[in-house]
Amino acid sequence: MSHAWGYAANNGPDKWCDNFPIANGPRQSPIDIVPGAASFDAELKPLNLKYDPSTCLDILNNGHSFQVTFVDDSDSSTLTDGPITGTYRLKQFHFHWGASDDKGSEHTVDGTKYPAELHLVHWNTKYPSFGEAASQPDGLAVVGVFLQKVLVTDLFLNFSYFLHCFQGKQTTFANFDPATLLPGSLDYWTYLGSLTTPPLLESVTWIVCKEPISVSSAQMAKFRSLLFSAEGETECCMVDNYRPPQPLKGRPVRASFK
Ligand SMILES: NS(=O)(=O)c1ccc2c(c1)[C@H]1CCC[C@H]1[C@@H](c1ccc(O)cc1Cl)N2
Ligand SMILES: [Zn+2]
Repeated sequence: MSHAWGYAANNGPDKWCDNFPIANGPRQSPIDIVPGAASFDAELKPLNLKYDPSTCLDILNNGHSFQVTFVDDSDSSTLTDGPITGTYRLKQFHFHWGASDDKGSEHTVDGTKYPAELHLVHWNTKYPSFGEAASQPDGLAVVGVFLQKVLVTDLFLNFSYFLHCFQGKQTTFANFDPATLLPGSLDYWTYLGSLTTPPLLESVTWIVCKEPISVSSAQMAKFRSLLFSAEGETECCMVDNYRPPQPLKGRPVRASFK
C-alpha cells in the first residue's frame, strides 16, 4: 500500500512533501483567490457541463473523503468550453469539509474559508484513461463549488442516506444528477494547479465557481459523521480533510466575469 497520508498532525499536509516532493512544486493547489487581482478574460467561454444521471455508478468512502463515481467509457457526462479545449469526461465528485463551519473549503476567497467545497473531477479524452490523464499537464479539469451554510435549504444531498460509511465501504448509487449540485451562476475563476491530495499531480485546470451552493447544518452534520477509520478501528470522524492554500508562485488567475 502506498504511503498512508492523511490529515492528522503526523501524516497531514505539512508532511506530504516527505513522500510527495511535488508538494513544493510550482503549480500546487488549492490557492487563495484574490478577486481584485484576477484578470477578466473576455476570451473565456461559459462552462458547458452536460451530465447524464444514468452514468452514476457508486458511492465510496475512500478514507479521505467520500466520492461518487461515474461510468466514463463514453461521452455521456462531459465538460467542454470554459477555459479548456476538447472534451473532458466526468470521473467522480467528492467533497472537503471542516469540523466546524468556520473552515473546510480548500480554495479561499480573499482569505475567507467556506464550510465545505465540492470537486467535480473530469479527465481529458485526448488521453486513453483517467490514470494516464492524471499525469499530464492538461489531463484534468476540476470544477470547484463552495458550500455555504444556510439555516434552511431545499438542497437535499440525497446521498446522505449512506451515512455510516466506514473507510472502504461502497454502495451502489443510481441516477444522482450532479447538475443539482451546481450554482445558478457558472461565473468562475480559473488557474493551472494540481490535485489537492497526494499524489498532488500538477495536471489540473482549476475552475472555481464564484457563487456557492447552500447546505444546511443537518447536511454538514451528516458529512461530519463519516469516518476516516475502517470498521473495527478506533472511530475517527472524517473532518478537516482539506489542504490549506499553497503559494501562487506567479501564476495568473483569470475571471470569466467582470
Ligand atoms: N481534491 S482533487 O479534486 O484535487 C482530486 C481529484 C482526483 C483525485 C484526487 C484528488 C486524489 C484523491 C484520491 C485519489 C487521487 C486521484 C487518483 C485516483 C485514482 C487514480 O488511479 C489516480 C489518481 Cl491521481 N484522484
Ligand atoms: Zn478534492
